[in-house]
Amino acid sequence: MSADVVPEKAMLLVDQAALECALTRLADELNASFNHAADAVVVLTVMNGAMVFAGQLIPKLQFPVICDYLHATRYDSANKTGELSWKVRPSVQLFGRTVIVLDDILDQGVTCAAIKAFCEAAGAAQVTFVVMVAKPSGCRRVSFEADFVGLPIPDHFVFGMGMDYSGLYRNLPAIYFMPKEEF
Ligand SMILES: O=P(O)(O)OC[C@H]1O[C@H](OP(=O)(O)OP(=O)(O)O)[C@H](O)[C@@H]1O
Ligand SMILES: Nc1nc2[nH]cnc2c(=O)[nH]1
Repeated sequence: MSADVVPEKAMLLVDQAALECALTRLADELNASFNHAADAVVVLTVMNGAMVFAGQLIPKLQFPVICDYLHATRYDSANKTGELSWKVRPSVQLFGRTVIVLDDILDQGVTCAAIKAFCEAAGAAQVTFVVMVAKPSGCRRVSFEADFVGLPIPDHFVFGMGMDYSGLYRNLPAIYFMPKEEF
């Protein structure tokens, strides 16, 4: 999608070049941490938001991976409560496995904390969270920090690079925000 087609009043927060740099650095960090893993690492992409992030990060990983996904969302037409609703659970066995979870954004922490609890209950040996962007810790509703963060961002509603604004704009190749007074 052309970056010219953004909603009125939206502001650019992270451009495509800065995102590419952040993804390359994240991949370098993950390659350094996981290149000695004895078995293939399970990489779980959190749908929908992380699909673009995962699609760009996974090809940069240089250790054996088993790719799977889960679909959990806090806001959809059937659920306005903000509680996490699971649509699809991972299909690979997590028991005894090293797991990397890829999510697009860490905000209140509810999504990542619930996924961590799920992976641990399923018997994962190690669970590592990698997020493309993270809002400040003061935004958390539950205590959670990611192990690897692409870019810290301020507390704005952001979209693009997989993240939606009213269901749209996930295909923007950069990250934009809506100033609070417009949101
Ligand atoms: O840290 P939190 O406050 O829990 O928010 C983070 C989650 O919010 C978004 O998902 P959302 O539930 O909006 O669904 P989506 O991935 O389909 O956009 C995003 O993709 C993260 O998974
Ligand atoms: N699109 C989008 N989804 C989110 N989920 C939690 N925070 C955000 C945000 O700032 N933007």
